[in-house]
Formats: sequence, structure tokens, C-alpha cells
Amino acid sequence: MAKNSADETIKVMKQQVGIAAANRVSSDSIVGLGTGSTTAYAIQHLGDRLKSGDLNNIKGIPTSFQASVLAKQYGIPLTTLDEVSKIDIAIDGADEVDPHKNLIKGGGAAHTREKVVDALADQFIVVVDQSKLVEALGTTFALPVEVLPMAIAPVTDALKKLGGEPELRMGVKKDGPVITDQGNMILDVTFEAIADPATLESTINNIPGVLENGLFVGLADLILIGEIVEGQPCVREMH
Ligand SMILES: O=C[C@H](O)[C@H](O)[C@H](O)COP(=O)(O)O
Repeated sequence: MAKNSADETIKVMKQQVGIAAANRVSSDSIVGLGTGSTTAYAIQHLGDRLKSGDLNNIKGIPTSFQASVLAKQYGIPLTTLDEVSKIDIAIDGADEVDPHKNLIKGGGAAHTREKVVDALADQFIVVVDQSKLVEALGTTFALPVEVLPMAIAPVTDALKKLGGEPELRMGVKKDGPVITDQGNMILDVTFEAIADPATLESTINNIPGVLENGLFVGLADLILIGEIVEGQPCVREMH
């Protein structure tokens, strides 16, 4: 498939799942708004539903600066975790999804806030295109780890001792490292297939200086997968 046509196909799949997820949101609910190109379609469709009157009285909790900008652009009122004690539904993307619905997230460096919001939601829906499905986490995507800037050197050493190959994420159209919404840095850590995601998640988070890593284990309730079947875009559910 030519590159432009492949990009267009992925865009259509992302759009389909984003819309399907936004259609599952009910009026009078608090909605976690994830980060990334797939969730952006969900946020846009939530805004469309509010505008048309199909949906009323929702409030969003953004997981990033990007989500907050999009929510404002599409007319979704926002709130914070200081104002509300629970989240009804969260919609978020992922970089890898394994057959047990465990995830790697953080391709957009937003996984720390995403984990706070997604973990609090009564229902956490993940939106991905079919290219994100893997047999084992870590096989196609390096694991993002958010680190305090002053701890980059010791955390790098500790991650190497765990068998990883950490690389400082560098900015695009900006010299130097990516700085997260919280003012920290990201180490992208290549592991061979991750055999025990739950143990690795807590082991990494126990390294002093680590804020959060992108392993989301046992959090997702439903994965919506955008696929092309016989030339037609469709959405498959993984429960
Ligand atoms: O930090 C970013 C997030 O975890 C995203 O949800 C993830 O990277 C997937 O993004 P996209 O839908 O753009 O592939």
C-alpha cells in the first residue's frame, strides 16, 4: 500500500473508534479526556454531540495540555479532581495493547496524568487502530518512563540493571529533551518482550526519581479496535 493511502486508512480507523467511544458517553457524566491523535477524534465527537443537543451536562477532566486545548476548542466544559470525586468514563488511546488488555502508553509523554484519570474511571475505554495490537508488550514500542530531571543519570543506570536500554526522548522542532506537562523528562526504554508487565510496572515505579511509567496493567475495561474488513472500516470490541 502507498504511504499516503496507508496513512489515510489509519486515520479512518482512528476516527471510527474515536466516534464509537464518544457515542458511549451519557448525559450528566464526568468524562476523562485522554491524549493523542485517536482520542482527539473522540473529543471532537463529544463536542459535536453537545452542540447538536444529543448529549447534555458533561464535564471533562483533561489528561494533558493537548486534551484541555481540544476540549475548549470543541466546547466541552472542564473540571478538576479537586471538584469531583469520581469519573464515570474515560476514553484514551494506547501505543500497544496485549491480549489481556494491558497497555503501553506515553507515546505523547502524557501517561502520568493519564494513569491518574484512567485509573479513577468507573469505565475505562481504550481506542486504538489495529496496528497497536501485540502478542507481548514491549515488542514494537519502547516503554516511556517519566523522570525528574535531576535523577536522569541514576534512573538510567537503574533501568539498565533491569535489562532495559533507556534513551532520553528528544524534542522535534526543539533542541534538547522533551519536557512533559509537569516539567520532567522521558526515558524511552527498550526491553525484549515484557514477560511480567505487573511486576515491571511496580519495580520501575519504585526507582527513586521515577514519576510514572507507561505500563497500564489491569486498568482497561474495553478496547475498541478500528479495523478495515473487506475494504470497510469497522470497530471491534475486546472485552
Ligand atoms: O502520551 C500519550 C498517550 O498515551 C496516547 O494515548 C498514546 O500515545 C496513543 O496516541 P495515538 O492515539 O496518537 O496513537
